[in-house]
Amino acid sequence: MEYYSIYSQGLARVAACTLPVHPAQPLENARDTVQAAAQCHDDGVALAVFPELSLTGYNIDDLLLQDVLLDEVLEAIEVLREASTTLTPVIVVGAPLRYRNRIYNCAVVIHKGRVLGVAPKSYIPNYREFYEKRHFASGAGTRGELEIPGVGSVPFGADLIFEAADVRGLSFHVEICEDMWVPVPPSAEAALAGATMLLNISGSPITVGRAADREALVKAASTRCAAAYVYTAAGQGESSTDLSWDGQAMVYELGNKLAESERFAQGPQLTITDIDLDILRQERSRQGTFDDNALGGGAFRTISFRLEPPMEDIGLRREVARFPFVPANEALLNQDCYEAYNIQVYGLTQRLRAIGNPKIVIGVSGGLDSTHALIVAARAMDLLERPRTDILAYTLPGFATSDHTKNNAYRLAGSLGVSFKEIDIRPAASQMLADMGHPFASGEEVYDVTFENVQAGLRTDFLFRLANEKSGIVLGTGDLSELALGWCTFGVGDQMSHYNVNPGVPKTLMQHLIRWVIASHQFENQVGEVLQSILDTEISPELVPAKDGANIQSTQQKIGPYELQDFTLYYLLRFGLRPSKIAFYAWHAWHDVNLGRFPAGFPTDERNEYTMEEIKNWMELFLRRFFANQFKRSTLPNGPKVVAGGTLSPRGDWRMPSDISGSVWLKDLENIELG
Ligand SMILES: Nc1ncnc2c1ncn2[C@@H]1O[C@H](COP(=O)(O)OP(=O)(O)OC[C@H]2O[C@@H]([n+]3cccc(C(=O)O)c3)[C@H](O)[C@@H]2O)[C@@H](O)[C@H]1O
Ligand SMILES: Nc1ncnc2c1ncn2[C@@H]1O[C@H](COP(=O)(O)OP(=O)(O)OP(=O)(O)O)[C@@H](O)[C@H]1O
Ligand SMILES: NC(=O)CC[C@H](N)C(=O)O
Repeated sequence: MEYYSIYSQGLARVAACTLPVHPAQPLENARDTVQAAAQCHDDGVALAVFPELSLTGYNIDDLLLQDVLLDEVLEAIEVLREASTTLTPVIVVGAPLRYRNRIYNCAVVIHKGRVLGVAPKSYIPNYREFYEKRHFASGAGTRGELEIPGVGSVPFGADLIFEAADVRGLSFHVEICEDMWVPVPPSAEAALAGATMLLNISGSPITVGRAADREALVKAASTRCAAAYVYTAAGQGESSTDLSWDGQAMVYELGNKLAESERFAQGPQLTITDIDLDILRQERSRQGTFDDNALGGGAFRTISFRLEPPMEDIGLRREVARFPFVPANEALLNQDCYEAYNIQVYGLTQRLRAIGNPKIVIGVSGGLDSTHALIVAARAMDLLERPRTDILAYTLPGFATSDHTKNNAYRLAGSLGVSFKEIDIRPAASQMLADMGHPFASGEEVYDVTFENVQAGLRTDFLFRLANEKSGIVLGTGDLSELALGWCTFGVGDQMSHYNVNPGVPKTLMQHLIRWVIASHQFENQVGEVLQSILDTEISPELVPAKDGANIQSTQQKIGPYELQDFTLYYLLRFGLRPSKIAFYAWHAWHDVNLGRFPAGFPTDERNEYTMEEIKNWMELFLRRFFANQFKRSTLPNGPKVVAGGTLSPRGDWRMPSDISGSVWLKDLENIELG
């Protein structure tokens, strides 16, 4: 098995094809279809899907009932069947076929010399521009066998699910155009019966606004059915007697658009993308209501085939976001930031109101997290129509606090108009270290974890006792990424607070939230200027003093780049993917700085790339810390869930024993090929 093959990694490639059609010329259409299928074969495609009535054209009216045409359709199917013997993709084409007394509007499924089955359309539109009942019978409820000359008897019905025996999770159902426009489409029942890929071959004429309607249906179907939905509609060549055609094709997975065609295009359009079958399986296994809905559902026949896909590296045809928590699309990012910020502000206002409007006590370091918590608090006070002076902000410099961050804290508090005080924690820390007999007290440069935690602990101690004295609550600042990595001091430390606004915010989103707060003018202009200066400062815990001339203690040098750690966190929490697969995605997202997109406005000099070796090493550190630090999460203070990727609250999205071994996850890292 080749590690870099999409098929080893639980993905499958689909092609939604629209070809210029030759109306009423089945053999011509078959020839073009074979050519397109051969191209799909070269591209490593598993499913090549063509529009409704693609062998005849959709818009040929009463010619659909002509014997000579229906006979040539059978010849065209034979051409496809023969050609398919040497091709990998399953070929799905549209054709009118005789069955008993009537003609049916069918999807013919062909693979490696077999006609695997024929799925007739269930819902036959006969309204406005559609006159299909004049020609076609409905296939709803049919569970039969269809005799195809030269082929024999093949399963015929809307009850067919096609399943690859050699590709886990690859099973599909085909429905035909109008089938998806009804309240309960056949594909919904097929999904409940196990189909992960729902194909729709369509002959949908274009009118103004219809493309958006189709897309809404496809997106909704893929979300509701926890499936991939592959849609392809007729285009160029269809008769324009009374209608026009745009050849829209699109692929959605779980509500996310993976690919779409150019509409009104000239020439063949092959919309190719890779569907993640693991993600679909994972989603269905954790959302139990999906299966609950299957009670009493229809019975389906399963048709098994062996795909034998290419197992070498054929690239990856889907965009993998570098920052799964930060959309590259500016409008989406703005929307996410608006929601995230308001989720946090809501969380805090509700808690304050519910417990009699205490003051807020917060330690402000000048770093990103406490800055953001402070501007959430300030907004909450504004909404509650309380003075911002009810926020009691403290700067608590220790042995390594830089003037720059301290200044930022001063300026921020000043511009926001919150109450502000400095308490030097060094005397208390020195006393504690001396009482403990720590070597630092006798002048040795021993900057161990005790030295760090004495400072973090004393800050917490001060804040909690100040909260007692001032009738306040301590506002927590730790973020989701730090919780994942256990990058906080337990109990008597920054892990603890009375309420935390940040535990649902990943570090990679934090800076964008602050940028959004500046750009959307949540506060006065001078607040924006200080916020910008804070954004420009490197992330550091500032617990260990830097030697002269040396760089300050860098968090990311110790626990890895947050951009990689957040990537792993997202796929682990949201989809439960195995580490070696997350690394496969991480490599595609991060190995070349020039590929793919960065979020809008992402500074050019901060754009990084990583080798597979770096990805693997940082992932190992992530996993070690992730499992070892569950105890810090299982006693987490209250705070709101923010991103869909999950939270780490033991009362919410993440439950795990605090004494568990992550050895199985670490062992899986051995499956990574460094390339
Ligand atoms: N499963 C488990 N159940 C119960 N207790 C467990 C445990 N695993 C370890 N422990 C105990 O927990 C203690 C270790 O935890 P803890 O005291 O927190 O200490 P620890 O995790 O070793 O250190 C905290 C780290 O976080 C960093 N930090 C702190 C504060 C802020 C920031 C920041 O940049 O934001 C970073 C700091 O630089 C340091 O490296 C040990 O006493 C250990 O025995
Ligand atoms: N010098 C300081 N003055 C006041 N509070 C501090 C100071 N240093 C740390 N804290 C408090 O402890 C929390 C964790 O500190 P630390 O700076 O180590 O982590 P951080 O997650 O990088 O947070 P931030 O981004 O706010 O600095 C801070 O958010 C802040 O509330
Ligand atoms: N061919 C069809 O079934 C088309 C009907 C469908 N409502 C559409 O406009 O897309």
